[in-house]
Amino acid sequence: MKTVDPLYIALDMETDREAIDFLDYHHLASLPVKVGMELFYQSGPAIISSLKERQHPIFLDLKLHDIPTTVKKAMRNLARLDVEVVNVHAQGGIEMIAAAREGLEAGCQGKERPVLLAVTQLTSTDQTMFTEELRQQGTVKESVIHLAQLAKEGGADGVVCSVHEVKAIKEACGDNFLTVTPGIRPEGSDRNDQKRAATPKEAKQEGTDSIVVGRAITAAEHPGKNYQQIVEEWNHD
Ligand SMILES: O=c1ccn([C@@H]2O[C@H](COP(=O)(O)O)[C@@H](O)[C@H]2O)c(=O)[nH]1
Repeated sequence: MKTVDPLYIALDMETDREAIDFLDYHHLASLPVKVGMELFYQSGPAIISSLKERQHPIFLDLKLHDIPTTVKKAMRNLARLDVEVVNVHAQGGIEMIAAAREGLEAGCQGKERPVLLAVTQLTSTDQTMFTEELRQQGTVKESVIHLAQLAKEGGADGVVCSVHEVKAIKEACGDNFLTVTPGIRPEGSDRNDQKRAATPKEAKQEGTDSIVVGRAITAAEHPGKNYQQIVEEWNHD
């Protein structure tokens, strides 16, 4: 059974220097981190090597979404980076998700295969945007559950979703199907562009496997202190 770390710090800096300086300056050594497009597109595999040298477990969040053949080949290359977690967009469909999994298996060359997640509906999407702008039928939640089922059928180990869909996904796909939830905001903090946000406490109550926290830590005056507070809230029963 695949597992994920309980908290990933989203290193949404635009340069590798900024990311490494941030971790060093705030004494966040060897904690699980998420590397997204903004950092990977600037630095590429070099940032992965630097973080691995520093013993950080890595979630490489590139959200692949293309035809199955392209995704398979891209995943084969990403598997060689030997990170813990990678992802695709579930909207690519079952065949694309299965191709991602095949690519990962082919690329990991005897090492443990990275966890494969599928992004359902971005946490920046709310019901109004879903219905009026994207002209989708039904509710965001129904769509998230449907995409989670497609992800499972395609061979993903879990999904990226909001805290508000976790229980329904676990019911539909089973307890072992992983849920990783961004859009985490401590009580009273700015939501920024996150629409389906939740507190660390709500994340715990809803039973998510992992939370992803960016700005509530990285843009804070005292990132180390905020990290500790979020961990305490998240661990509190
Ligand atoms: O639906 C999604 C998928 C990915 N993300 C990513 O998580 C972090 C959240 O950052 P915050 O600063 O805590 O808002 C960011 O890297 C996103 O790309 C997401 O927010 N929602």
